[in-house]
This record gives sequence, structure tokens and C-alpha cells, in this order.
Amino acid sequence: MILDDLVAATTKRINAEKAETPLVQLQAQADKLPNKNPQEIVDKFLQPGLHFIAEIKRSSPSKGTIVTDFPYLQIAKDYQDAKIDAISVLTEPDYFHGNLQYLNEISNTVQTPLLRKDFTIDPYMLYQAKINGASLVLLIVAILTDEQLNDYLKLADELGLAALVEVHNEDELNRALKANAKIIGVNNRNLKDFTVDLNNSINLRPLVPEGIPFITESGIKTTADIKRLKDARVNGVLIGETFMRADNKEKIINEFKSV
Ligand SMILES: O=C(O)c1ccccc1NCC(=O)[C@H](O)[C@H](O)COP(=O)(O)O
Repeated sequence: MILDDLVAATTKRINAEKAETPLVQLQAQADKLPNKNPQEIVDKFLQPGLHFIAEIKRSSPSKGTIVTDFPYLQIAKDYQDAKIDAISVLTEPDYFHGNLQYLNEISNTVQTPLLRKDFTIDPYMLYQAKINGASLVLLIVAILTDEQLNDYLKLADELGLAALVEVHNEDELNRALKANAKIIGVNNRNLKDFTVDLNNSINLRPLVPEGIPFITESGIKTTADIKRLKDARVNGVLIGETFMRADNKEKIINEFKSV
């Protein structure tokens, strides 16, 4: 499965990065930075209305190259101008052609909270996220043990990072809730065959308590999709490809917001 390949590539990459910059060095850098308050993001997603996380990504395993022109700083400014609630920045290099440097530069360009979108498999990546300006990190339940999930949630909190805990099914959702995840993301993409089905989120929505923001991710393309998801009472949508392909990002975001 693709997640196995992503985990293998990420493990190799992080081991190489650790050899170059040891964890203690990142910890010392992180210690010097002020902590943000992760609860602020949770509270924001719980406010009435639909919240938007817009993604910056060049490619993906399911779609290959999405855009050839990739002015990531301008895209971040466009998202900020459209008053998006958070920006998801792909930092995975091998399959998404992302880069941690993009996150760093974007954090110096916009004030919008940033999600480090990567395949977190090591605490080292949480320190990297903080140092490079993230407010949120992604924790994918399918690639973590319960112990890792608990440890990374605790560390994220200590570092002042909110965690978007991603699940694909009821079993993973139960693990996320047991670990006291404060934000749940449901991925509509089946990572075995890459099909997307918004019903995945719609079916799981009632299982998440009201005090935990419910974010639906992947495959959201039209105002009709937004209406269905709003009717299902999700708190937020995470949209990548549709926004990346749009020439006028503010226009499509405003159309989606007006549903
Ligand atoms: O998108 C993929 O091909 C993919 C493959 C394996 C793991 C994760 C993958 N996608 C990451 C995402 O979660 C999406 O980038 C995100 O939900 C936005 O989806 P979309 O709006 O469909 O671009």
C-alpha cells in the first residue's frame, strides 16, 4: 500500500536529516521559540459556520503532477487574502514534491496558521514543524501505534502545536478518540485504490462528539459537495487539488464559502 512506501521513504529521509542535525540541536532551537496556544485553533474550528483549510501541493501519488507552475508564496498570499482558516503545506518531498523550506518561507510571508502536512513517524518531525513555523501537525492513525499516537499528541501540546488526527474508518476513529485527539480529520480517499467517497465523512460524522472539530479531507470539488458536507454538519473542509488547479483562488473560495 502507498502508506507503507511513504513511511519507508520518510523514515529514510528523517534518519538522514537526524545524522546532519541532531535532535538536541532542534530541541535547543525550539526551546527559544514562544509557544502558540493550540486550543485557539480548536476553538476557531468549533465556531459556527464551515471552516476552510486550503492546501499547497504540487503533486500527489494519486494525481501525479497537479500544477507545473508553483508560486507557493503567492498561493499562500491568495489563500490569506481569501481569509482561509489554515493553510496545509505539503513538506513530503519524494511523492508530493513538497519541502520543509516551503513551510519556513510561507510562515515568514503570511499570518494564517499553517499545517505541516507530512507523514509524521518520529518526534523529530514535530520539532521541525515548530521551528519552521507550523501551528498544526498531521498525525495519521494508520501509520502510528497507540503508544506513538499518545506520545506525539502529548509532545505536540508541549510544543504549542495543534494536531489534526487523521482517520479513514471507524476503527481508526475509535483509536483517535481514545487517545484524546482534539481535532479529527476524516480522509475520504481510499489509500488502497485512491477512490474518493464523501460518504466516508458523512457516515463517520455522528460518531465524533460535538466538542471535537470534525474536518473532512480529500476529493472536495464542487459547491454541491460543500452543501452535502455542510448538511452533514462537518466543522471544516480540507481542499487541495481543486484550489491548486483554480486560476482565481479567491473566486472559488468565495463561491464555496457562500454555500
Ligand atoms: O492524495 C494522494 O494521492 C495521497 C496518497 C497517499 C496519502 C495521502 C494522499 N493525500 C494527502 C491528502 O490528504 C490530500 O492531499 C488532502 O486531503 C487534499 O485532498 P484533495 O483535495 O483531494 O487534493
